Amino acid sequence: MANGGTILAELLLTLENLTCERDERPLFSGLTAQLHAGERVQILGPNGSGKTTLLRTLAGIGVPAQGRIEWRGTPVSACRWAFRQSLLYIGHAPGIKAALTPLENLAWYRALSAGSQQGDMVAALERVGLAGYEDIPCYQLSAGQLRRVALARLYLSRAPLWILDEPFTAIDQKGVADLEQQLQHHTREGGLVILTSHQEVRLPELRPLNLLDYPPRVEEEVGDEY
Ligand SMILES: Nc1ncnc2c1ncn2[C@@H]1O[C@H](COP(=O)(O)OP(=O)(O)OP(=O)(O)O)[C@@H](O)[C@H]1O
Repeated sequence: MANGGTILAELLLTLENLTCERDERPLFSGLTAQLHAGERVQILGPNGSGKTTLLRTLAGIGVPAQGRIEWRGTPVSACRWAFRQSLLYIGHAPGIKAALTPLENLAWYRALSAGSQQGDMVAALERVGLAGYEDIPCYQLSAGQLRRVALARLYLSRAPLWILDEPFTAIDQKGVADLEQQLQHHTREGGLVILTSHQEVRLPELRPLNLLDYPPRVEEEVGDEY
């Protein structure tokens, strides 16, 4: 494990001098980090500091204004397919189709990530406490249950890299404990978890990555002369 210090874990994700911006306004600059198999990483920073923007960028939904992202030593731009197959991204919104049932939503996920996992969808729904809700349209579920449908992917996925934006939102205490256990299991098996959470995360050896340590570089402006 990288955190243990003795055994060198495989380097999975390299962030090299990243700058991310929204509407041409830099949020953070010069973010450099090496993330290894077995690590649990929490992105920290106040509201609006760019945590979601960073996760979306890492997931390939956005592009950095500057810098480089490498997957297993290769720029992601040069191994996009392999990278996509290695990634499970669960964003802020649960990404669930309301008209479909939980089982149908999971079937979509399985079809879209062909080859990246096999497993029992019914069992996955049971693991997230949705036994008996498999065939009910998702528009009839509560916010926490909807979130659980999204999280059921964690029990199907074989992707090593999990990027999770606020996975604990709307989840009750038992659900949070189950989720923490699943994240630990994944990293013990050599996975890498990168997450954000405004709630306390009770995971051992959780590595903080604070965006406040990478303040945006402000370009010097040339003032108008009068
Ligand atoms: N769709 C958007 N269009 C333009 N700017 C946006 C958009 N979404 C977010 N921003 C801006 O980008 C900045 C970073 O937003 P982001 O969601 O990445 O922050 P965050 O650290 O995840 O915040 P929070 O803790 O509130 O979830 C914010 O200041 C916000 O104003």
